[in-house]
Parts: sequence; C-alpha cells; structure tokens
Amino acid sequence: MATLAAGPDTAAEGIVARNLTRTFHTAVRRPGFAGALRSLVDPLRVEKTAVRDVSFSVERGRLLALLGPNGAGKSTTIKMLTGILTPTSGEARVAGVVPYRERERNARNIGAVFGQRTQLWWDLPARESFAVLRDVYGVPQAEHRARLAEFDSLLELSEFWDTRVRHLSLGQRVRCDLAAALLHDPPVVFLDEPTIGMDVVVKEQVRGFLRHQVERRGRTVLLTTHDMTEVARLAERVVLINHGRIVLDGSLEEIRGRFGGTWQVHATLDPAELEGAPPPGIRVVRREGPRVVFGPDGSGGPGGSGGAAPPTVHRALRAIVERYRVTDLALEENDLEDVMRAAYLRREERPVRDAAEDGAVADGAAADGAAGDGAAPAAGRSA
Ligand SMILES: Nc1ncnc2c1ncn2[C@@H]1O[C@H](COP(=O)(O)OP(=O)(O)OP(=O)(O)O)[C@@H](O)[C@H]1O
Repeated sequence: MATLAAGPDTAAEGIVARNLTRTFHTAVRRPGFAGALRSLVDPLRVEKTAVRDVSFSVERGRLLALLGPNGAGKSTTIKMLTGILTPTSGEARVAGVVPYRERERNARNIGAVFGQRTQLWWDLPARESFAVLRDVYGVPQAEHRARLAEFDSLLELSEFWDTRVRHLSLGQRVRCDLAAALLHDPPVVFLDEPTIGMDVVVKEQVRGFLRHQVERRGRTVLLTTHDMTEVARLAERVVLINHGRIVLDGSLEEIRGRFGGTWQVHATLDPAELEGAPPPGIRVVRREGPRVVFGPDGSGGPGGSGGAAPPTVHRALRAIVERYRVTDLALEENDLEDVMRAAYLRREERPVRDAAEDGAVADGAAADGAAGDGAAPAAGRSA
C-alpha cells in the first residue's frame, strides 16, 4: 500500500483516505440476571468494526457527500479525518497533514460542524465566541472583520450574533457554528448533518453559503446528510457507505443506475414506426401509435440477471434521440429517496456478523471510544 506521509507538495491536496479501518471494543452484558452479575466481575468484550477498508479522495475545491444509513460508519470516518479518532489501520491525509498525528496543524487546516453539537460558548453571544476564536487562531483583525462581513451577508448573522448562544434557535445557532468553523479560513471543511432540523428557508440559505464557499472560496467540503434534496442540490459526487464499507463512489446518476433508479422516457416518434430495436439496456414498456414509453430493460443492476448496470437516464435519453426521430420527449424518474432506500436495503455488502449481534447485550459505553482517543481538533465547547 502506498504511504500517505505528509510531504512538501501535499498542502494543495483535499482529502485522501486509504484503507481506513476502525474497530471498537465494547463491553457487553450477558443475557439474564446471572449473566449480568457475571459481566460485572468478568466483562465480555466484543469487537465491532465500524469502518472497514474505506478509500476515497476529495479533490481540492470540491464537495463530496458521504451517505449511508444510520450506523453505516459516516461519523466514524469523519472522526478519523478530523483527527478525533486514530484509525485501527489504514491512513488519511487532509490538506497534506495526517490528521491524527499532527492534531494542531490539522486543526488550522480544517473547520468542522457537527449539526447536533456546538463549538460556541453557550453563555456568550456568538460574536464574542468569534472574537475568542480569532485570538486562538491568530487571525488579523482586518481579515477577521472582512470574513465576518462576508458570512453575515450570506447567513444574516448580525440579527442575532449579540444574543447569548443558549437563547438562539437551532437554525440561528448552526449558522453561527458555520461561521465559527470557517473564520480561520480553513481549506477543508467537514460537515456532519449541518442542516438537521432546520426549516426549508434556512436550509436553502445554508446550502447557498456552502456553494459559495466551495465555488468562490475553493474550500474542500465533506458533507454527511440524510437529506436527499440537499444531496441533489449540492453534491456532484457521492460516496455511499453501508455496514462500514464503501458500496459506491460516483455520481447520483450512477447511484440511480445501480440501485434501481427507475426512469421512463415518453417519446413521440416520427414516423410512428419503431425503426430498429431500442438501444442496448433499453426496452419498450408500452406503445400507443406514435407514443412510445421506454424504460431500462432490467438486464443489469439489482434484481436483474447480471451484466452491466442499466443506462443512466441521461445516456438513455441521448441513445433514444440518436436512434429515433423524436418530436416530443418527457421524462419520469422515481424519487431519489426511493433509490437511496433501495441502496441502503441491499444486503449483499453486509459483512460477517459482529459478535455483538450474537446474543450479548451492548453495555452502552465503548471500551475505547472517541472520548479516550484524543481531543476535538478545534477549540470545541459542547453545551
Ligand atoms: N465509540 C464507539 N464504540 C463502539 N461502537 C461504536 C462507537 N462509535 C460508533 N460505534 C458503532 O460503529 C457503527 C458506525 O457508527 P457511526 O456513528 O460511524 O455511524 P453513522 O453512519 O454516522 O450513523 P448515523 O447516520 O446514525 O449518525 C455503529 O454500529 C456504532 O454503534
């Protein structure tokens, strides 16, 4: 395996993960009263591999969405990339730094927002937290002022930044958290469900802010979310993780193609005759005179007889207009939520059963969880 040690030419990089694996050892209770008593004196420890052999990279100035169902391993991956957790094996490099080896250097390069927690001081107005962070990171006054003005113009923070954080609404607080995470101008940003619980207007404002930070400021963003609208609006590329392993690294189109993203193309043909068979991977679903409905032929993808994945809707559209003379065209796609549900429910990628699933009852506290593994990268202060 190639080594990922930091080098002089690596500062321009985004995020690189190579074969990242993280195993937790958890104390579990044996079933029944006698078992519980025995576990007090002789705790049973089981191994849980939360992330297994995960490799991907994010180019500088790009946004990648890391998707997966609950418990898939997204947060564990982010914790390794932010330096909070050390991988059991594998390597990571973020903006040229190995995050869990050089935590301080890494903290200067990254910003992180965990939607459910805050890094702001609960009893201070957000603007005072910003000033403390400015001093912690040694940001020059003029730069700080300019950056705050930019964030205010995009996130409308000044309406509430003099209010104590404990009195802010969720949407207000997370907008302040975003500003706090970016005030030191980090090239790489990690966002773990940043818009969770926000109303649609604020969500859209935050998405606009993120687009601006990627497209205009060139930041590299790794985002986790369960919100498929967010993915469709923001992500060019997604990595899908399930049971700790990467199931797919590609575009939303590829996810649709591979996990039964069904589509139908309604075409009116001229002449009305179907001249020649439909292009490969495409079948005629029904026909009424010149009106023909095309769909994937089901020979690939899940549930199919194997072979290549069905063509993506864009490829199918192109193939259909190239093959036939089309006078009218309409497209129907199923909902992205349905596609993701199908992707999450796929069983083939499920790894061998963890010992914890074999009858023992998890005790809650991990024997070697994040708490004992290192400090958060930024000057974090959870409320
Ligand atoms: N400190 C820990 N000790 C033991 N097991 C852990 C620990 N942290 C995570 N896990 C387990 O690792 C698996 C992956 O958890 P992780 O939090 O990374 O999932 P996730 O994809 O972020 O889920 P969600 O979408 O619910 O936030 C889960 O089965 C979880 O119970």
